[in-house]
Amino acid sequence: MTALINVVGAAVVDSLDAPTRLLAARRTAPPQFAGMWEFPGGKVEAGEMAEDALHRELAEELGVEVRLGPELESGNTTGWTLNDRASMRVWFAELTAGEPRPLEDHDELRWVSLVDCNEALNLPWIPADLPIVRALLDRVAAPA
Ligand SMILES: Nc1nc2c([nH]c(=O)n2[C@H]2C[C@H](O)[C@@H](COP(=O)(O)OP(=O)(O)OP(=O)(O)O)O2)c(=O)[nH]1
Repeated sequence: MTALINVVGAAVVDSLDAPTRLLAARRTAPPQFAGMWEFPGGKVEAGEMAEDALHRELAEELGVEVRLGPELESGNTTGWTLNDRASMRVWFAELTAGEPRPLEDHDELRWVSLVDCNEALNLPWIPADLPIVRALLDRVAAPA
């Protein structure tokens, strides 16, 4: 049996306390995902803690430091199912240093409204991300 690939992603918002905008990132590769929008992040490396992996990925991909907020609960310890081999845990995050730039893996970053839900929902997300985006919008609309 092949081990599950653990991916981590960040829902970078303008404010953890009162989020109104989400930072979406458009992928450049691989071909089946190029042009689709996603949560910045990536694979957890062997021996790495998930949260550490997320800080590393955000520094590499966007050139930023963040403060992590709560995890967007999926009801599953491994996170949101992406496909039959990979799952992604997603944390809210707020910028603490740096201005996000598409340094690698992305060709565009965009702040989308969490108030006008259609702005986020109308982006061509990686299909597996859509339930996550919906859960995020629900969570922001009705905080725990
Ligand atoms: N980062 C990220 N990956 C996602 C999302 N949704 C989704 O299906 N994926 C998939 C795409 C990839 O198959 C996998 C994550 O791989 P990645 O390419 O971002 O990871 P990485 O930066 O560590 O890349 P690499 O070292 O393997 O090149 O998860 C998402 O919202 N964010």
